Amino acid sequence: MRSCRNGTTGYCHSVKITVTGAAGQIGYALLFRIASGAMFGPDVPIELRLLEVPQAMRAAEGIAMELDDCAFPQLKSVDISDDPTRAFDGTSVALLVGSRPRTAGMERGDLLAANGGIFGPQGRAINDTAAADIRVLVVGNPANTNAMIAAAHAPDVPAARFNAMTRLDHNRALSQLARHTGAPVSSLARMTIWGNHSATQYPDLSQALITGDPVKVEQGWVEREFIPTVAGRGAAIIDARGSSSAASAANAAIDHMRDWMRGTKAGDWTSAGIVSHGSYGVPAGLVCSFPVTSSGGNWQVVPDLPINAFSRSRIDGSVAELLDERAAVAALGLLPGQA
Ligand SMILES: NC(=O)C1=CN([C@@H]2O[C@H](COP(=O)(O)OP(=O)(O)OC[C@H]3O[C@@H](n4cnc5c(N)ncnc54)[C@H](O)[C@@H]3O)[C@@H](O)[C@H]2O)C=CC1
Ligand SMILES: O=C([O-])CC(=O)C(=O)O
Repeated sequence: MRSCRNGTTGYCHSVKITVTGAAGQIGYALLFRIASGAMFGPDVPIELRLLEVPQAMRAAEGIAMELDDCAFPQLKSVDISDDPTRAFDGTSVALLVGSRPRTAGMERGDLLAANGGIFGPQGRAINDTAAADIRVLVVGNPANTNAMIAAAHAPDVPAARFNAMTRLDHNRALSQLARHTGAPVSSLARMTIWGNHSATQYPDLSQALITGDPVKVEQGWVEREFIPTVAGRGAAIIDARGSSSAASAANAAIDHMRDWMRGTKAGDWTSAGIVSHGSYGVPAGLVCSFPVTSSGGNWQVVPDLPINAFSRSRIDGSVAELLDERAAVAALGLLPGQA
């Protein structure tokens, strides 16, 4: 990763960014922020690619009109397509938002199969057409397993380039800690989300700092309030809003991609779903959320953190769910090249 003339790392020239599910709720909250420069800074021209299903193309056209009407100085072009090979052609950043939501009465196997039918072909199209520096963030649920499916269909792309988004959970955890302690979010560091982007995730504040000092909170609050609130926040928002988080999910996608490309702050880390190489006992090949830092456009798992018995059991619980999901998609033939 080069440093640009302005001293930052990241993209020095215009960048092609593909957003799938562009006409959906998250797409609507995300595209305008990308086009305004919130993701990669004010000096990086953006070429947007919007991928949608045929029946949503008209809505995507409307969004493209609105993007035009903002006259964003950085936005060079907007291309709309229902063909993944066109949408990913030459792209450097793919935000895979569009997915098949669970509907009433749908079995988990049906949901995984339906999403395999989306993320397998998209992984293949990324493999065949994207730029050599492609980076992929999977937002669409079940995000970790969808990322694993996409990576499995892209054998020529390093698996480390496929991430699942747990940054929304990370941000939720920071906010809950700030609210409980009265400390501003800006004073907090070293929060971690482990595991799956699901109700089994483990929001871990055992290493968290407030203005550089260890957080001191009651374990009872952690177990009875903090963890359930963070892990159940997506469902709480669906209950309140009647539809799932959109603006906060878009904001988290911006945060994730910015930190991936431009680096995490010194002395702090963030959380991202990345392919495990066995760190902290997480089986290799699973896409699991870890504490990570980024430099030069690459994530590194924060090493050697102490894991107490409580943390171990919470991490293992979420990893067990990831293993179940992997077994289910493998049985459906959605992981080519893997046993
Ligand atoms: N990882 C995370 O933290 C979060 C993930 N999500 C997930 O993000 C996903 C999207 O959420 P919303 O935007 O609210 O959903 P939405 O239903 O409003 O939009 C989804 C869009 O995807 C499109 N789509 C479906 N299949 C597609 C395909 N094969 N190619 C391209 N586009 C396709 C649909 O036409 C629709 O416009 C859902 O799976 C949701 O559960 C939501 C919030 C947080
Ligand atoms: O469950 C959903 O669709 C929404 C979701 O992932 C979240 O808000 O974390």
